[in-house]
Amino acid sequence: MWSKDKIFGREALLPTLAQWRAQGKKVVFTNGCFDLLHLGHVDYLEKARHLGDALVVGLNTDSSVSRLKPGRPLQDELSRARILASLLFVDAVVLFDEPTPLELITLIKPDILVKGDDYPISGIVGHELVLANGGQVLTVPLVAGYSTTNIVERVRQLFTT
Ligand SMILES: Nc1ncnc2c1ncn2[C@@H]1O[C@H](COP(=O)(O)OP(=O)(O)OP(=O)(O)O)[C@@H](O)[C@H]1O
Ligand SMILES: O=P(O)(O)O[C@@H]1O[C@H]([C@H](O)CO)[C@@H](O)[C@H](O)[C@@H]1O
Repeated sequence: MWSKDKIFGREALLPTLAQWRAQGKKVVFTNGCFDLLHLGHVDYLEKARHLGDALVVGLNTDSSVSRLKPGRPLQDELSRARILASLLFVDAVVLFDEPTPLELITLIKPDILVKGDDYPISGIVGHELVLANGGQVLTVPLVAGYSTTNIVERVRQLFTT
């Protein structure tokens, strides 16, 4: 499968979701900005995928990111989507333009909702809905020292010394 074929509009994902469910697959969902992909992202996404049978990643659009993190993203949404979709353990990428993925999570109704443990369960958008549907909400431990912000800061220092 080509990476671009893993990037779905939210309605276009529904038949694939139905097929996975008909095959008895547990659908894992996570979301994020994923501006500069780093080891922490890779580690947590791979672990998230192995909590179930298919991993759907909700990706904030450029507009959504810029409202959450002024001055960002550094990489546009199509670049970020293709990079995520190129990962073996990512089965689908869906962009969302809202401030939070709640509408997307409501549509997808994942069996398992995951974030890194920089978020408490109670701070994970959609946790009430997934739990109410009998699903699980889980966190994956952070890989210490890795963040997009750290990378940006290290690059900035290269040009200020
Ligand atoms: N070091 C890390 N180890 C594991 N998971 C991480 C790590 N950093 C971020 N994540 C997870 O990746 C997802 C996307 O987070 P995000 O795109 O904000 O990454 P980030 O590197 O923290 O970015 P920023 O520095 O801009 O906040 C979130 O679910 C977050 O929990
Ligand atoms: O990359 P981030 O900043 O970890 O992703 C954000 O996650 C928020 C999270 O789901 C809150 O529980 C979400 O609301 C926001 O839209 C970003 O995806």
